[in-house]
Amino acid sequence: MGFIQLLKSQFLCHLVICYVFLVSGLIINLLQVCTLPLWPINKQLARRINCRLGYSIASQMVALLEWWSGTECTLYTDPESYSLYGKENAIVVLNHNFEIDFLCGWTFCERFGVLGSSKVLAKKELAYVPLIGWMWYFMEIVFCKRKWEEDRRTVAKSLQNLRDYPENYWFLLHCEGTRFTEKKHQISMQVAESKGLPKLKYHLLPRTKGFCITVQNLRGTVTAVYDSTLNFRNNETPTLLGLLNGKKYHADLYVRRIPLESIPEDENECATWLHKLYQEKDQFQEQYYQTGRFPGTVVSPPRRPWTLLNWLFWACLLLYPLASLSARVICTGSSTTILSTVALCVTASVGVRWMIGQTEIKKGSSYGNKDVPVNNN
Ligand SMILES: CCCCC/C=C\C/C=C\CCCCCCCC(=O)SCCNC(=O)CCNC(=O)[C@H](O)C(C)(C)COP(=O)(O)OP(=O)(O)OC[C@H]1O[C@@H](n2cnc3c(N)ncnc32)[C@H](O)[C@@H]1OP(=O)(O)O
Ligand SMILES: CCCCCCCCCCCCCCCCCC(=O)OC[C@@H](O)COP(=O)(O)O
Repeated sequence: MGFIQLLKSQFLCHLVICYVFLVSGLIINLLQVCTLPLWPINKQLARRINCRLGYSIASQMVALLEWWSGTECTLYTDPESYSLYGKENAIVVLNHNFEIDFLCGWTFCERFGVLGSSKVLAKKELAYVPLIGWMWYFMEIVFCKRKWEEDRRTVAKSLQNLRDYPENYWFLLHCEGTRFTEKKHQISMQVAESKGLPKLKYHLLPRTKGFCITVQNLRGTVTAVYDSTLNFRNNETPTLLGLLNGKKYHADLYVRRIPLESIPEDENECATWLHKLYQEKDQFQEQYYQTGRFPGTVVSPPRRPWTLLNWLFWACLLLYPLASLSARVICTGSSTTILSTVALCVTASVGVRWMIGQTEIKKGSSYGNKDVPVNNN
């Protein structure tokens, strides 16, 4: 292990990165709250400000992937579509197999200039994750309870709000609804069988309602679906803790641009269309496992300096007060002060560990894990 790699694995470095993330995140959340009075006066300005503020939090995590771990992100696509990325509103359909797939998504958003405005149909539980969940509230992220009786109304309403969004955005949909595990795969393939659908090898059966309602509500403002398939080289199983330890991964993403007009308006036809899309995605994954590459041309967009500059800005602002506070605590020699400081650090570390836990598949939800009564008629 080289010196730099050894340095990256040190707890003190992690403490510094997490401190900057936590304190800057809280400051940004506070600034977001301060924009509340602006919403009724100038909604579009409030949205633009929140895009910038959101960028300042999300880009720190992207910096962790791009600059700290040096993870490489390769894009396979056709050059004609490439010129449109970042210049139009799009719905992104992405497989959900990896703990950091959200972060790879963010990285591509960053490279095409839509990180601050990126959207997702996310499970409601994520709205309560400190900093990120709070930030998402102001970025008008669409939350669902994965209970269609409730979601059909609330999701449609949130989607309608996005129709006059002032910046180009990518709306991410993990149609599988949960992350891939062997058990969830087995169960979802029972459902596929009961519906007479072909089995998928690398994906769970997609849930079609969220996709259809999104297409229905965003038609006219979104121009394309980006069918995206992500995988990692050499069977890597990337984790957020791995990134924090400076581990470098190699992500490959295949993106196909599909004009929205080609997606059927009828709900049943739209659902059938999505099932067909997932059968094709499964074939792309098969090709990746056989050949180590996706179809299409490699046209990797380079990483940009902004994520690093944003992190350095916050580090410069926040590390000096931390250093002088630590010096004062040590100089006072008061055991109460030292013990309270240690207790604060431990609480913050536990908090961050809990947040990281939200990304771990082994701590994932039981959604899609329960045996479904199969109707064989
Ligand atoms: C280009 C690079 C990428 C760019 C990235 C861009 C932006 C980045 C932005 C942000 C990054 C941060 C990312 C954070 C990620 C967080 C993601 C999540 O939280 S995923 C979880 C939440 N999202 C979803 O669930 C979306 C998909 N789900 C749906 O669409 C659902 O339909 C629903 C709307 C949520 C409603 O769910 P519900 O369960 O109530 O209804 P369903 O219709 O799904 O269920 C009934 C239906 O399903 C059949 N069924 C039953 N069991 C199964 C099973 N195990 N598998 C499949 N299907 C099953 C059942 O028979 C019913 O079928 P039918 O309708 O035919 O009767
Ligand atoms: C600079 C960086 C500092 C890093 C240290 C702090 C890290 C804190 C990170 C908090 C990240 C919280 C964002 C969570 C996004 C997780 C997205 C995700 O993958 O959710 C899972 C759901 O889709 C499905 O859930 P399951 O049904 O599979 O269960």
